[in-house]
Amino acid sequence: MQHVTKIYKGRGGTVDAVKDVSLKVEPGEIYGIIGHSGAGKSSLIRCMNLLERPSSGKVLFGGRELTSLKERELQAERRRIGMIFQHFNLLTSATVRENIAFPLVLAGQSKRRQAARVDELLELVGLQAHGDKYPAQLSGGQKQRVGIARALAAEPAVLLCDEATSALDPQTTSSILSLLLSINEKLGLTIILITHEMQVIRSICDRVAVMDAGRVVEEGPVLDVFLRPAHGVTKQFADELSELEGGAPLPRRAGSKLVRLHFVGEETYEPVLFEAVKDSAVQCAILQGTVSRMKHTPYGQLLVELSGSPSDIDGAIASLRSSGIDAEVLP
Ligand SMILES: Nc1ncnc2c1ncn2[C@@H]1O[C@H](COP(=O)(O)OP(=O)(O)OP(=O)(O)O)[C@@H](O)[C@H]1O
Repeated sequence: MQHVTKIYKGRGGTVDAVKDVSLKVEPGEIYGIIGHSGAGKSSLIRCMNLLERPSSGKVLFGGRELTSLKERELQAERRRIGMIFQHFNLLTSATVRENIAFPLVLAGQSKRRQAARVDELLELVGLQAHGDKYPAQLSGGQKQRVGIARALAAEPAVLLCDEATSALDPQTTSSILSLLLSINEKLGLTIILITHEMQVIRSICDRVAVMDAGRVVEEGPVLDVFLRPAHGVTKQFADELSELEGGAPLPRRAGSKLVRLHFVGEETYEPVLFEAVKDSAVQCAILQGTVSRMKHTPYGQLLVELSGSPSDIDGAIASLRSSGIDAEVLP
């Protein structure tokens, strides 16, 4: 996307939903866009396949400028961009098989090829036993699996996910995210998703854009963006991960320093804290801590209180930093 804006004009005035957004998604990656309600995420993702026409700016897909194509050419390109939705958008009077076959019917495929492709897709999303059911007979997670199978029927290069797990409970969300990740890894499918949930970004995304009031305020690899957030909104989302903020004030000893440590990758499991203080007179109290994963990378955060002489404390912090640990002294 290059300098995309989306302005809605209505009787009540105009709304600048997307403001000058430029971003590039690489083939094969899972790219997340996170923001609070009203940030402009839906408008942005709908501009990607021109479900909404940008008011200005360009959308390019595999080198072709979608925004300059005629309707017929655009429709052909759109077949290479699948989409799934928060409320699934299934045909309620059609069976699971018929829902999945719908794009193949539109593409004029023979009944035999349709049936073979639907069988493959049912297996891919784990719904072999449910092909003849109607959407009303399925759980939310199963409905989204049908949505995914339908979106993949025409073998798109990109899958757009519009809050695909927001209507699901946490356990079902995890199973749908695992399915998206395995499809990405198995088929090399590029996935672009919008969400307001950090769990979605943390568990499957490679890169992330943070949106606020129509703008992308921060962008980059997920670990970089959330371990060193620069913008206020990014910090709010990062705090959801760390759980180190808020609550009662922490106890402080006179002359001590509060230090927040970030561990990333294999160092998460190394005894670096022990190494940093073992030969000094510094005492170390662990006040809070978490160890988790961002996609496949382990990371940890610890809030520690270091007590001792100022020079010993500084020595311990320098030792931590020389081991590659990100040590942030808190005010
Ligand atoms: N069709 C429309 N007509 C007029 N205004 C709209 C339209 N669609 C969205 N908006 C407005 O554009 C702004 C961005 O909305 P959008 O739905 O893109 O945000 P969002 O981040 O996806 O929020 P949510 O998660 O609540 O859907 C909001 O102020 C919204 O009211």
